[in-house]
Amino acid sequence: MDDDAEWFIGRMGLFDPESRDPLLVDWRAPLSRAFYTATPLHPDGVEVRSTIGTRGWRVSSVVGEELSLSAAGDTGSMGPSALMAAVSQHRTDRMSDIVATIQGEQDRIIRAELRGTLVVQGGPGTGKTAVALHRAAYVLYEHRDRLSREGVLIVGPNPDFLRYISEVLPSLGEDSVVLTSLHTLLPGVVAQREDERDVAEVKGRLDLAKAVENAVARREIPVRAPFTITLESDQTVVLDSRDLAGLRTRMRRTRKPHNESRPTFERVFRELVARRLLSIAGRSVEVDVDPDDVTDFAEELALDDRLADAIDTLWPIVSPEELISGLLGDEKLLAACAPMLDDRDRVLLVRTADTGWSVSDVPLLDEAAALLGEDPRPAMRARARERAERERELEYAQGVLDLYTDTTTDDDGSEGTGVTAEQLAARQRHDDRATVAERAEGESGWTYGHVIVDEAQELTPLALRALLRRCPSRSFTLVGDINQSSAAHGSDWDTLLRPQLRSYRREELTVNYRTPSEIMDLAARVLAHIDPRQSAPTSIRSAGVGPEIRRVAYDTTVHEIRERAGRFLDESDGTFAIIADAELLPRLRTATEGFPPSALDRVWFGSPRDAKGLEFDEVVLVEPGWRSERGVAESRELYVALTRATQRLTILHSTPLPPELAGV
Ligand SMILES: Nc1ncnc2c1ncn2[C@@H]1O[C@H](COP(=O)(O)OP(=O)(O)OP(=O)(O)O)[C@@H](O)[C@H]1O
Repeated sequence: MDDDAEWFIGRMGLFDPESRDPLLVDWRAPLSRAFYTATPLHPDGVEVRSTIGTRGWRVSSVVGEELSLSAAGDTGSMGPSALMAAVSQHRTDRMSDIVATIQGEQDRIIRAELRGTLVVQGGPGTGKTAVALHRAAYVLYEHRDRLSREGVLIVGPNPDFLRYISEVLPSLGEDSVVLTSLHTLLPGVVAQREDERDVAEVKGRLDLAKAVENAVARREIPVRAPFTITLESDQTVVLDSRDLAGLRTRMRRTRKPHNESRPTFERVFRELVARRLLSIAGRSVEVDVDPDDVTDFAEELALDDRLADAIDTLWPIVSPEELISGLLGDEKLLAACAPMLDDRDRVLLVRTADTGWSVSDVPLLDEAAALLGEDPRPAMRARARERAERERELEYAQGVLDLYTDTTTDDDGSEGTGVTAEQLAARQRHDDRATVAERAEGESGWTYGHVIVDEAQELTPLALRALLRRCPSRSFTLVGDINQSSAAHGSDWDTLLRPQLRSYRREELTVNYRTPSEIMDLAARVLAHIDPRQSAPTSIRSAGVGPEIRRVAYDTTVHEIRERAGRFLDESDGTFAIIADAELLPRLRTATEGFPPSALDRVWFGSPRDAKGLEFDEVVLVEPGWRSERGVAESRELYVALTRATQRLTILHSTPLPPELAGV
């Protein structure tokens, strides 16, 4: 620094145990900030900035940069060589951290204020995912007390992507983060498939929340007066419309989710029946009935199976899965619950066979789960189990104390050890406690201190609603690229977010650290098709070779891929991907049959949609014009596919190229 101080910055802070002087400053500490933001024009007190590379315990490189002497223009970014070395490295199947080379525009986002919603728009390869993950680590550092209790949720587009980013936060020493995708957002449900685009669009509409609410309402006292209950004793009670209306009003007042108000319903209903029977049994008017008699009789009625059947009819325990299967499996019910949809949309929603849950079913199930709440009966049983467990722990702790103290007389067992059996038992429980991530994942209705969403352009309104439920404080970081959206229509952040988020801050990332400029030039043509007003991010480097576009016979594609993949895997230790329409993948996968498992670990097959967020050193894109019906969504997916490569891109096609690439 210009005051002669010298600081070492790393992934975590280390102190001299005796003097307490800092040996290594955490990259997130305020002191470290100048390392990332200093430029020759604004050195911020920094005289020399060096990046020290290590391999194991050996220093492998030192790249220095003298800021105060450098007269080069203000690029707003740091030492080009350390950065260039980082971005030119071979990729593995896991993303790594960028602590050594965070750039100025990224640093600003990572350290942005926690409160409110921040939207980060950035083209392919601009570091949105990297920034989102480092932001998670940063907010945990800055707000450790609160966030280590409440947890941070990161939502990615699919399980493959979660695997790809899974090592970044542990490498930064953070484990109070829950990583999930919509597929597994709701405990107990795993979505295994994607719906067609038009189906997903309808399922994602905000209106559907109302349809789910209507479906729940139709399960509550779904009978008409007169409703007759015959008990095991053959006595009958007839409820008229006033009785039913009274029950409905009483239940509305509980303001609890449907399932959670079941015990209240049981009590209120049994009391009503008890009162009625006591009145019939000779007492003239209902109001004269002794309340104690009613309570006692209602308790007896709890043993009556026929009454229990009536309760199941009037207030059934319903699971989210049952509710949504029922709703989507019954055209008539759907028409009654979703009058806001037209016939064409409703037809798209109806499921004729049990095909398993799709990703776009999850927000519907989540909506149902929020309205239904937990089935209280297992919870009641669990509480009873817990009480019994506590008693056992206490007994055990008392036993331990007795052994240690050698005294058996003291009531609280405190003599000799200074601790009571309760304290010892509690301490044991405390040691067994789950991490915040484990607790948050297991507990439905958990709300997080901060939520980060990657590929946020893919959120449907209903999916956004499900996430907002998980963070009522609306402390969100949403990162994404509108131009990579799979939605069928054109979209922008305002259309996507404003209906549910009245205000948000917006930041932009503009430099592409992944894709070489030659490939990006090609991708920019596609972007011009998507939206001529947009400009592609600027690539930070060139590969020296442009993308290769080859027309091949359909029958030879498998052979061609086998050759290229084989050569690449021999010559490089990087990653290789084959991207093609999902329909073509089974045939293409045969290209790597017989490759050794260690090589196969570095090969990936998938559709453009699956490739979202991922990157590979070499990419072969097969038959980009396979689907002749093309809309803006296909163009955006082509844009995604073209921007996955860090080194080389080859396009193989037997069908004509899509119009976006015509003439190249
Ligand atoms: N400051 C940086 N230093 C070194 N590498 C970086 C930096 N920023 C980003 N990268 C690298 O650039 C690549 C692209 O980053 P990332 O995947 O975060 O981009 P993205 O904006 O999420 O892309 P996409 O929209 O295509 O998913 C990654 O390999 C990442 O590690």
